Amino acid sequence: MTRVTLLESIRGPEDLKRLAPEQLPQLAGEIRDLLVTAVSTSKNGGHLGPNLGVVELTIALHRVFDSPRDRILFDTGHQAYVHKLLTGRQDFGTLRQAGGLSGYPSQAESEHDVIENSHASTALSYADGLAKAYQLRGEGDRFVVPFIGDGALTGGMAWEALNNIAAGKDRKVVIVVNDNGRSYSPTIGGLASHLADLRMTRGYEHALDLIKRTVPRTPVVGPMAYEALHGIKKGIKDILQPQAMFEDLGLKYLGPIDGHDEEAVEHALRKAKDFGEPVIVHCITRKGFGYAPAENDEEEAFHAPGLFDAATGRKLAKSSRTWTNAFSEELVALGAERPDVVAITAAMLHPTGLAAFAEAYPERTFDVGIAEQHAVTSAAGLAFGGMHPVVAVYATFLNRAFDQLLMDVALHRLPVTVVLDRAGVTGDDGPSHNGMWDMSILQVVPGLRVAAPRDGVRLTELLREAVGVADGPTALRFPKGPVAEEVPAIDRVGGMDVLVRSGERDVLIVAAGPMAGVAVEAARTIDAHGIGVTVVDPRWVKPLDAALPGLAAEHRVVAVVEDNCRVGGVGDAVARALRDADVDVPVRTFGIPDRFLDHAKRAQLLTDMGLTPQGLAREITAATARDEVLAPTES
Ligand SMILES: Cc1ncc(C[n+]2csc(CCOP(=O)(O)OP(=O)(O)O)c2C)c(N)n1
Ligand SMILES: CC(=O)[C@@H](O)[C@H](O)COP(=O)(O)O
Ligand SMILES: [Mg+2]
Repeated sequence: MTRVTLLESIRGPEDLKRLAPEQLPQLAGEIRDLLVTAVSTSKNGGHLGPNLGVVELTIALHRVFDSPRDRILFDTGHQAYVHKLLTGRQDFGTLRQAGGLSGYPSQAESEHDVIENSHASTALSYADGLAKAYQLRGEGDRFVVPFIGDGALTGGMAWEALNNIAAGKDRKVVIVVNDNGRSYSPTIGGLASHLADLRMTRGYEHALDLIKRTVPRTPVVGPMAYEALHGIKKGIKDILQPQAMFEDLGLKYLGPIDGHDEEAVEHALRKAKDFGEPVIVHCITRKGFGYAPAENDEEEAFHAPGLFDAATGRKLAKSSRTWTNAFSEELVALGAERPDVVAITAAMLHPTGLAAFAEAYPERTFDVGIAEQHAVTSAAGLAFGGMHPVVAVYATFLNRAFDQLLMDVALHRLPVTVVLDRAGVTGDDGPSHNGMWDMSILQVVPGLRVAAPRDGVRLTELLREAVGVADGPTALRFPKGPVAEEVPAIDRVGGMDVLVRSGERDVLIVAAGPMAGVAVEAARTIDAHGIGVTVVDPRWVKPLDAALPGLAAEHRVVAVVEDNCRVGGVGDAVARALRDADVDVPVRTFGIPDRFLDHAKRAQLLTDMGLTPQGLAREITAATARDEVLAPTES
């Protein structure tokens, strides 16, 4: 009869509440073992460091509050694995697999989950709104508990929300700050150093405890000695008392609390509940706590380690050169030639490939925290000052800085280059991480030029061209994963590379970025069916090349293939260009449907959407054979 572990005995928070305090360390150990095993063996990645760091915190949260009546809101949500384990979801063997557990909160999985968006710095705004709703609905006794990391606190939205939460004195908001001093790398900026000061006052808490233990409650010593000792206590309080930034905001502040001392956290959370008004509980944790390889990983504390050997912590190196590697190398080379080139990251120096540039040019590299809006407008400031900033972000996070790109950069025709990594389908991280909207939203930015390299060679070329543009902004986008093998051109028409030209001019395939390789392969099958096909890579998808309408006019139908939302993307831009040129050739777009994509592998999602050589060939061949214009694929 196999022994049921403590964790297995927990089907929900009620079971957790029944555990005796002395059982909690064992539970924490079982949770950590499961996390290390699950993530180390997950072929779909996963977040280990963040979750190892919040084991005691999450246990205390679910013992003090009554989820789902009280709402626990995870900011970013990558640190919600322990929450899932304690709310009836322990099958972590399916983590981030299609149809399996999401790597983020998911309302479809549990009534205990709320925020599904993996974009940071949102939880406090949700909390402000939710608390107002509870108050209006006469449910003001429900607690709203946003759980936010120190990194997410560097995002501007968090401060907009704090400003509002502080105004709602009679709303039950308990803000849990999980301060591990890191985003991926150590958190930067004034706030980070303030939090570090508060962390330092942990000594203050211990000093106070020491005094409490030594200074008797009743003055059994003479009044003079008693006053003297309390004078010392007051002195320490004044010297070490945390500079009350949060209290100046009008928020009560509790902390800093040792976030790995479950009893202390429970005590603080219960105290916070008693306040009955907005309060911050500042917990100090260590990212990766309890697993030495993660604790000692200076770079990222095993934030998203990928596959690794659990016994040794040795990460299994990524086999192939990625798009990010190609970008990183070329930017360093550019940095040597162009002293005006500077790089900006929003707390993702390594993931966006800027670490090498930072190593070579530390004074020309800026980590602004998880603050994409600030990143783009500070880039505008740098450009006003004569520099050429390269802002490297994941494509999905650029959504947050759209107005800054439109009004702070493009309106002033500033030479800023935005490099969008993880553009297109990313897959494992779920719906809010796919970079599937950039080639749609960027269409409406006047004067912005957008490049989509099809392989590493074109990435190098196009990055140089983009950084060479001095009279306006540029954007360059590429996907997650191994960089595409070179797809050679056989000709050039205008600024477009012709990749295939076979038979009659039946179908013109305009393939954006890595879809060019897909189209070249599909063309072989299409050609084999006796259908004439031309494949072009526009290289710059905005503005489209002036020669495109003329080339299209030579064909019966145009098929546009893009790893972007079909709505408002390159396909729509091509159709508009043909209409404007009075070229009456139908355009069919093959791209991502207008819906959110559940988590699954990138390759699987592309297959499901027909964005593979087989899928594309099948659609085009079938439609053309029926002598119909091509029907769009809706899946
Ligand atoms: C708007 C946005 N930018 C970047 C990211 C990428 N990202 C995911 S987690 C993370 C670090 C979060 O740090 P913190 O809030 O301190 O949480 P921790 O991982 O330390 O628990 C970042 C930058 C994101 N999710 N959202
Ligand atoms: C939670 C978050 O936003 C990041 O940690 C993201 O999961 C990283 O994605 P990659 O693994 O593609 O770098
Ligand atoms: Mg952190």
